[in-house]
Amino acid sequence: MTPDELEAALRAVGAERYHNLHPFHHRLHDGQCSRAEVQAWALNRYFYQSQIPIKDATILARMQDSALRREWRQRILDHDGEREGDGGIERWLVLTDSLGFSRDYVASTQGILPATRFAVEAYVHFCAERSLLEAIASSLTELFSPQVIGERVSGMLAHYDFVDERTLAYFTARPPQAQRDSDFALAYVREHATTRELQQKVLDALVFKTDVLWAQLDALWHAYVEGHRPPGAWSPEA
Ligand SMILES: O=C(O)c1cc(C(=O)O)c2c(n1)C(=O)C(=O)c1cc(C(=O)O)[nH]c1-2
Repeated sequence: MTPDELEAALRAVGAERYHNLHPFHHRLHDGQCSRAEVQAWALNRYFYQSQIPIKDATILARMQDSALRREWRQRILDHDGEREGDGGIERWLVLTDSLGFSRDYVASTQGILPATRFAVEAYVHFCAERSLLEAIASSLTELFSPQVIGERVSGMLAHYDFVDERTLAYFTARPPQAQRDSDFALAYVREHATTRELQQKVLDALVFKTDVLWAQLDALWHAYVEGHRPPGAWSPEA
């Protein structure tokens, strides 16, 4: 494949498998979620947010080139901020605060679903164990996130009176960061996936990552829409 053909194949993976296609996302954006379902989504997704800088630090530690590290370290700063009270994780906690969770409870991750934990940990392990090229390729779901974030924010603001622009500020900050990160990762992959075998690994890494995202929404649906809540998971009645 030429780099353009590889990029088209990667975009086709997104068009077929990205989590904007999941029924939970439609339900969230269309205003059909109960407050408890939105609470469960925010609580579980905190774990994803919290592990992103850890997986990025793992990737950073494997980069031999300082120019690459300079580029990648920005991702960690985006999530952790430069100081207390700053950064994406803090902005996510503003959302969970507004939904009535204590920060200690959220940070303890005690109430998250087992499948959330397993999916997110699988992502961190993948980035630690596979080649640098595969680890970078697995972040390419971000090619598709600005659009889903736009739909999500406008849908949630229109339908739920328990969120507002302040509590959804995480998503205002995110699309330009995702654009910058995915531009870089895409250019890297286009340049370094030089054989059919490497190109297949890159495509498989993106498929894996779409599964990580999809599995988290499946778990939310099963537990909170269908009501098959696993033992120990957060309960709206508690
Ligand atoms: O809201 C979303 O739908 C969404 C999706 C993704 C993604 O596609 O992985 C990320 C994010 N948000 C996000 O906020 C984020 O920080 C992020 C980091 C990464 C990554 O793989 O490094 N993906 C995503």
